[in-house]
Amino acid sequence: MTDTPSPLRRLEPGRIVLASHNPGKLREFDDLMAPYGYEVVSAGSLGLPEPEETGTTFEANAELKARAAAEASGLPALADDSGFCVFALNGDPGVYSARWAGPEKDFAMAMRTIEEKLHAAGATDPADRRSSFVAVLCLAWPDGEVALFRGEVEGTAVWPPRGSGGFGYDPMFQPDGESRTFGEMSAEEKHGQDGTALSHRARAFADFSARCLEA
Ligand SMILES: O=c1nc[nH]c2c1ncn2[C@H]1C[C@H](O)[C@@H](COP(=O)(O)OP(=O)(O)OP(=O)(O)O)O1
Ligand SMILES: [Mg+2]
Repeated sequence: MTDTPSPLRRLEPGRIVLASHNPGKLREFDDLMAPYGYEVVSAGSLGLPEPEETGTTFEANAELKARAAAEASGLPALADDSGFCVFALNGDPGVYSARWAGPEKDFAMAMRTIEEKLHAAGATDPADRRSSFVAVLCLAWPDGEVALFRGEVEGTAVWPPRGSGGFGYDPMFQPDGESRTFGEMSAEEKHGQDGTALSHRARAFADFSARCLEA
């Protein structure tokens, strides 16, 4: 066994679509892609619609978003399906993380909903508040080939939320080994530093970039 990931079909330098309509994710992918020589365009800037996420897994939803963008654009497309999983809530909100925030994308409300459910379950001790962020990336080629990459980071669901950085559930998540939430960290710290990948998205991206991108 070796730790070297097997290479996959490589992306030639050129245009790649980021198949996301979430501005927080797009900012993070711009940072993550910056060291590589690709021209990154968002699905929104190409006028691509936001597909309905009918899957019940991160993998299924990442794949359907990436395939839709690759088919519509004729370009390779990278999608991210991600979510916040609270173990005491059987992994909720999980794949429904965006939906728990409602049409207004009210994550203060979504975090309150989680806290109410944890409170009802008597989960006051940090040990009862274990949680993770999960990200699954899918690279889809216009010819229909796809590849999937998964990243996770474990930590604690804290209350009250702390910090105003990042997006979504970041203020409620304190990764293991850190005293601050993702909401209290800079983008660079959330991605990880000096070759480390801290966030779920940065971890999935590290696998993707090592196997598919030209340095
Ligand atoms: O790093 C993160 N920090 C905080 N919250 C996060 C993160 N990563 C995912 N999340 C939460 C919020 C997001 O809304 C949902 C993903 O839902 P998900 O369907 O994958 O994304 P989305 O609907 O926001 O954008 P899109 O589908 O166009 O990529 O999970
Ligand atoms: Mg979505």
